[in-house]
Amino acid sequence: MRDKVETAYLEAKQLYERHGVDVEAALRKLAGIKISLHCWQGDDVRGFLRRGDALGGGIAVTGSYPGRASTPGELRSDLELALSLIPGKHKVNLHAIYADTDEDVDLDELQPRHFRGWIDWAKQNGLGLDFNPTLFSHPKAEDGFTLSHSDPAIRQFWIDHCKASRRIAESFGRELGQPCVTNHWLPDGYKDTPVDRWSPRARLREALDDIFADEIDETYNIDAVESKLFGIGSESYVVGSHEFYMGYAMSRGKTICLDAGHFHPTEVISNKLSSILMFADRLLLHVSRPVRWDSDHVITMDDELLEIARELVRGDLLPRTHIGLDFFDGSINHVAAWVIGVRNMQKALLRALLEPVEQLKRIELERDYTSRLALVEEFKSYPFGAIWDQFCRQAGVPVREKWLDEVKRHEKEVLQPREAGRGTP
Ligand SMILES: C[C@H](O)[C@H](O)[C@@H](O)C(=O)CO
Ligand SMILES: [Mn+2]
Repeated sequence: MRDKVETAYLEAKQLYERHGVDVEAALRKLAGIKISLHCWQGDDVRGFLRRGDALGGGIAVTGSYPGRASTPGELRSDLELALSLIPGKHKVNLHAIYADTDEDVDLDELQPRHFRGWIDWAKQNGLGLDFNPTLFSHPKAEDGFTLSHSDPAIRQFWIDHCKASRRIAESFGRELGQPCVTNHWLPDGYKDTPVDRWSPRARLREALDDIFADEIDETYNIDAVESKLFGIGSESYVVGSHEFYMGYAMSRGKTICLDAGHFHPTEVISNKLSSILMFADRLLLHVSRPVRWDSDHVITMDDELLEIARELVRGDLLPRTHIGLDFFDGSINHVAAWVIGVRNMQKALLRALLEPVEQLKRIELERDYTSRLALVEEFKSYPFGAIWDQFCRQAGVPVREKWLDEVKRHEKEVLQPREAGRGTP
């Protein structure tokens, strides 16, 4: 007996097939796309090392929703719940401050053994790991500069931290049998207009060259660099701007990371993907949602998310793009934030995979712009939801908003007692 999910799926499938869309192939493709879940959504970017240090680097988390994780075990069990509500096999993206160790170790001394707990857990759960050196929330980053600092000793500390991070990432890649993407983001910049824009950039270029001088096989570790237009306290000048890293990555064979929240308010990254991948081998995305500023809101299925997904599909760019999420909303349930974000990313990709791309491209070449607009608009209301439901069903995860029941149960049984156990701060 067919149930409602399957009946709706078969009806929807027929509609897509009339336009030559291979729905089963689309689902197979979607099942193979890994999304990197950023661990820092789980605890408001606090981490486990040097817990006394406030969040720095010109980024901010607002909200104090109860139950954020405060130990590696809590964070992993929250991630396990999120992953059980999301179809497919994915990756988890760690920052260096999430080391799982009782040792009092500073960032420049970190070693793979400090992440043993994460590696074992990833193996047990069939997950990949990505990594980030943490160049913020530390006394040596307090004046807003790290790798471009004018003091050679401070610069060296951060160079050593990034080198240590790449060795940790390499061990992830070796142990887990899939490459770890290590993203380098640093907050360096000035609040007000600088006199000398050149020297910090020259120092950053030199520091990065030093960090990347140690050859690491890309089978295990892929280095990425992430630009930013401005941060809180670096409104006038950021050393690692988009142009800086475009030049750096292209000239050094490194991967560019585009964060959707790191550009001018009306500037979108979707329009950059085909240009960058025309010349670069691969790309890393930090899919985020800036609201008025780089506010890192949970991604919704808005026009830009759909356009990013369409670009990746229409240009056949998925095999060369690593998709990571980057938002941190402390005002809602931390597990729900992951689930909403990843499921939205996947739904946007599914919608793109269900478009009659070849037909649309042909129409465009024929300059039939009327049909192009008509079909693209009509396809927006095609029943992709029925295909998505079947995808969730096949993957053994809750269909539609049923996942919220699990999150609410967990909140009651785990998060509320966890928060109560912490007592009054
Ligand atoms: C915590 C992350 O490294 C951070 O969000 C970075 O990727 C960024 O986007 C900073 O604005
Ligand atoms: Mn980012």
